Amino acid sequence: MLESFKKKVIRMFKSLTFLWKYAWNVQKSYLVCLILYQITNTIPPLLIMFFPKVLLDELMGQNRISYLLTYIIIFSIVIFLMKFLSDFLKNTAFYKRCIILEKFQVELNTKLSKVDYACLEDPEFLNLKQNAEKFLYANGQGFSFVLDRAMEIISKVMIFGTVIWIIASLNKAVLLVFLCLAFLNSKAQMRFKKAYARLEMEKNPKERELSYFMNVFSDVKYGKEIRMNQGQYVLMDFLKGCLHKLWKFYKNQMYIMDKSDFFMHLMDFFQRMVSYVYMVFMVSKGFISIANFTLYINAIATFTTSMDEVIDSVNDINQYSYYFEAVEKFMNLPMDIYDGKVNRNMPSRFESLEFRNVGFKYGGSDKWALKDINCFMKAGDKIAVVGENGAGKTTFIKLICRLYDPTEGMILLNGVDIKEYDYVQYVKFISTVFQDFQLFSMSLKENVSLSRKSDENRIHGIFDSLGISAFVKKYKKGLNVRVHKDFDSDGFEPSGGVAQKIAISRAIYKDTPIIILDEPTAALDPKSESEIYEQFNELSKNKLAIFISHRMASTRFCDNIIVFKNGSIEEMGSHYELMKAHSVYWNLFNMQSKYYMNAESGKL
Ligand SMILES: Nc1ncnc2c1ncn2[C@@H]1O[C@H](COP(=O)(O)OP(=O)(O)OP(=O)(O)O)[C@@H](O)[C@H]1O
Repeated sequence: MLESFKKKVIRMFKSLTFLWKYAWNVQKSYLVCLILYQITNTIPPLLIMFFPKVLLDELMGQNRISYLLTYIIIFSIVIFLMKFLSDFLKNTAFYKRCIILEKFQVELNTKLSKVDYACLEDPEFLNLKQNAEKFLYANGQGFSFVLDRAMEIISKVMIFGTVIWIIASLNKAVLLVFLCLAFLNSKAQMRFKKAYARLEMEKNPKERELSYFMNVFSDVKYGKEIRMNQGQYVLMDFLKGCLHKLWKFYKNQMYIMDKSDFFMHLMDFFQRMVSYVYMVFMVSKGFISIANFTLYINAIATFTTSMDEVIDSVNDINQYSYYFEAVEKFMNLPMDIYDGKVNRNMPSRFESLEFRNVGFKYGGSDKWALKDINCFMKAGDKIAVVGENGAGKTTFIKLICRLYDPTEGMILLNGVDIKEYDYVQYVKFISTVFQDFQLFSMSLKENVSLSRKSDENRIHGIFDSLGISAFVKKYKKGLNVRVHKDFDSDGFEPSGGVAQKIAISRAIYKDTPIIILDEPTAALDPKSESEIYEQFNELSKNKLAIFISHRMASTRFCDNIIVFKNGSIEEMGSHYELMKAHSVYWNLFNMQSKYYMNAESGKL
């Protein structure tokens, strides 16, 4: 038990020191405001506690009107100033803490953008992220709430100390009873808070699921499917299921709160009974004056509230230290790929890319998505990657892009394992158009350059060559028009084909020695498709260009074709060689051309 208490204290201490240091580094004035706020907040309750005794002493003693008036004026002015100042400081601290929050948000998201891509597919990671975010947002204030609470403890302890001193001067036995009750209460409250926090953690996966199903109905991406297939019913069932499960969590949390409140009020009840019976006895026997009676009664009332507040603050800090653990774990997650050990500088010129005995399994899967992959590609090569669905083509590309590292074997660039290069420098060598490419709700030029600074002339040139300049000219803002309508009702909503050409422009703009196109022409009409391949042939001179395509005709632009089957390379060679081999490629090619020929001869 002592061990777990020690652990708890260490965790709380670690979480607090982290926050203090963080806040101090980002916004010192926030902490100054917080300290001054607590001072101005501590003085009024102490004055209010003592003031009736001062007045009663004067009234029952010398009863000097001028003294009484002076006391009242000074008391009122001090209370007014303290309260105003404390509110002012509280508001100032609020906007100053937003700056700390912003910095923290940026850091969390930066981490998210750099963790291994595989993490984004791992539910455990996503739950951890959700817990870490609780540190930011829970209670509407997030971690700054803990700082406030920590400061509050100082103020409450000052008030509490004064109250203990007053009660001790009345009767030490009464104080002892009070302290025992308070101890019992604090132990119970700690248990309740722990149970509450555990439920909070457990409900995270359901909250994540709920936010997914809530989003499905408003996301235009799903709108068509839902409407055409009347998918709202099944989705609504999921939504209701999540809501119901969460409702159960909330109910259980409130049940814990009820128990906690009951216990707290019960302790309060005993304390009140003891104090009133004792005080009435003391006054009726003439052992204490009326003035001291008011002081003691005020002190006893303050004892309960300040004790409760101290317990509350300690428990809140304790609860947040669990979230802090999630933040710490999240922030310290290794970024294996991003931060990998760099042993080599990137070469100034790209020469070759080689797969040597490469095998790959996705996280959580026993199945080899790729196995025994061996191939050599050099600058200037045009490679087509073909194969049936699920054969491993996209996985092959993802490994080149280092979205994942091979499970076995290695990939070499200019003869050096790509893991030895700095990841950021390495990806500067590659431009890609993925099957599921994405355009962002930013301006058109930012979508192409993916940077705040764009070379507009180059973008215009690329758009001209891809034949999409006319679409841009329709907009007054030109390249500054915002893509999609999420934030601008005049935004540019490109058709599938134009969107694909914008994604291709992004790859051309990046101008790298390796270009990878995964189903780049799926949304293009036959004329555009043919034009794109011809232009690419021109644009990718001296570069390594890798195309994945299900349209076998596109392979005619390539000098080498890699045929995948069940995660392995089944065949490799030129179109002529593979057709001569009469195997997988020949089969795929013939199957497709048969449809065209039959259609032409009217037999389809
Ligand atoms: N993120 C993932 N997690 C687990 N398994 C995956 C993942 N992505 C793909 N796979 C599996 O890996 C295998 C190869 O998939 P891949 O997407 O590389 O095939 P493909 O040849 O590109 O298919 P398609 O032509 O349909 O795009 C498949 O069995 C697929 O189910």
